[in-house]
Amino acid sequence: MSNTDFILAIEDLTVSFDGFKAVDKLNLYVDKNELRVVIGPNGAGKTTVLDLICGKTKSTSGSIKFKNKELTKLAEHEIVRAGVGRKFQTPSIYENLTVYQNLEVSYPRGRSVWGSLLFKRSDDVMTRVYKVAEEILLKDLLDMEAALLSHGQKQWLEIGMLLMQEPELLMLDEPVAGMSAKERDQTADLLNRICQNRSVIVIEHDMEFVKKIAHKVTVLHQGKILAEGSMDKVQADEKVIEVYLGH
Ligand SMILES: Nc1ncnc2c1ncn2[C@@H]1O[C@H](COP(=O)(O)OP(=O)(O)OP(=O)(O)O)[C@@H](O)[C@H]1O
Repeated sequence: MSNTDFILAIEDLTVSFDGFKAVDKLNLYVDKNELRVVIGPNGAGKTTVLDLICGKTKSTSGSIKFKNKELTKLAEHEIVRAGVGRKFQTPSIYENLTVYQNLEVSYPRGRSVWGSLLFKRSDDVMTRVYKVAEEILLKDLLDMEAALLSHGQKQWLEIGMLLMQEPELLMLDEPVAGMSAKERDQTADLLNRICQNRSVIVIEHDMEFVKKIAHKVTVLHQGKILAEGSMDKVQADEKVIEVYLGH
């Protein structure tokens, strides 16, 4: 397989903060429709990798190609427009708007030509809102104020707000932190569904959850890849047990 077949191809990526290499010559390849989980000890560089992909942090050297387009020189909004969505750990929903309104405001503007009939635009938006609400298990709560949702439902709503933009790559940082066991299972089902037509990268510490979702696991340590492969392979890797799983 050539590197151009991957949806995301990261090569020799390095970022140095005052001489400290948080990410060090990283190579990472993600397939279309793959759900990749990145694990590793605190400070391994996991969040920094997502920050680099979405343009929040600029690399010192190396390349990030998304559908063959170089991202390292693009601004954050251009990366979003290219089809990359990123969810941070703390939800950034509009608490005083309803679920419906939160999804509605996330519909990308400016895609259809100005002057297209208004009712058609709102029809498209409505159709998408219902579709996304169903995917994120909130279709019966569309009129509820977001502030009244449970912690887990707020996380799903934020995923939904990203799905409104139909990203081809979605990145989630610890999506099940603080969720109940039931919500974790529902989130696993939700992610298994949404990766059917997009690629997803998840950072996670909860290994039970990782087992339910990962197609492949990448273990980061000191800004480099320590191991990569199936969950079984990674869990049996002695280096991984020593620096991470054994603790
Ligand atoms: N903007 C920054 N300036 C200086 N150092 C930074 C910056 N961002 C991250 N670092 C450092 O880079 C290293 C990697 O941090 P990062 O947050 O990516 O780790 P992580 O694997 O996500 O850890 P955790 O599991 O704790 O979230 C840490 O030592 C962190 O202090």
